[in-house]
Amino acid sequence: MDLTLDGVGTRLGGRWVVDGIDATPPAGHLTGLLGPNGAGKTTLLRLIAGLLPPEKGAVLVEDAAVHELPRKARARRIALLEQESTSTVPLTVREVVSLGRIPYRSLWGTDPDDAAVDRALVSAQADHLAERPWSSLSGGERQRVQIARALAQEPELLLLDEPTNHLDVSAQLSLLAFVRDLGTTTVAALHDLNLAAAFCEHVLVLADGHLAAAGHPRDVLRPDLLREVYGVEADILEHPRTGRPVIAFHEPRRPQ
Ligand SMILES: Nc1ncnc2c1ncn2[C@@H]1O[C@H](COP(=O)(O)OP(=O)(O)OP(=O)(O)O)[C@@H](O)[C@H]1O
Repeated sequence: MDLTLDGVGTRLGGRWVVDGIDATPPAGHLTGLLGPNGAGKTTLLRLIAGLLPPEKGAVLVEDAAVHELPRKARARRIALLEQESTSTVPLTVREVVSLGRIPYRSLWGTDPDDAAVDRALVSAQADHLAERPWSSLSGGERQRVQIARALAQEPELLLLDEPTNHLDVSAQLSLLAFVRDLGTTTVAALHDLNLAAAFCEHVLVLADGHLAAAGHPRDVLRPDLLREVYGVEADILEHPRTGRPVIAFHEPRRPQ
């Protein structure tokens, strides 16, 4: 799905926390949304999902403004996996994943594709958890189930807010490889710059609500950008197998 951010911005608490972002994440690929804490990543994902109306500019999907799409149409096309999930809902994992099918249900509550939930559970490697109570899962297991719920929605645009949170290293690598290979336009907020460098086709770097840089990780994740945006020193190496950038951070200098 073609996605265009056209000067999009909004204020929260009277301050422009996303301020005039122009960007075109490549269709069918994984784009990393990077930037320090508070840079505006979650707010931008909510704007892209149509959950927050922009105060200026627009988010366009296939040339239609997202916040003007009818709710059901938006829910079929766009899935957002948010950062926090409540732990107390009295549902099984299968029931949580079935929530992703709500936009497809008929008036009588029947799903035209009753295998979609099972497919999503298998894709997210969560099928072994299907009958467990949601409230009994670990943080990493919950993250997989949330991914399954988003996949069950069969979105054309997948938005993930720190999807590797709580996941062990093997699960982080397999999740990002899986998402990269889906062929779905995906924007994922990521804190781990080495994961972004390894898996993303494109990165957007936010700083204080503005777009500081955009492009292929090789062109964007440079020492001067990391210094300017994150205030860190680093050398950029080349991955011996993939040729992708590997960021070797320096220890921070101690205050004198
Ligand atoms: N409801 C709100 N009211 C006022 N300010 C808000 C609100 N929500 C977020 N903010 C502020 O907006 C800015 C951007 O927040 P946002 O959560 O989008 O950043 P982020 O890049 O996702 O941060 P993190 O990496 O810490 O998750 C922050 O300064 C935050 O304090």
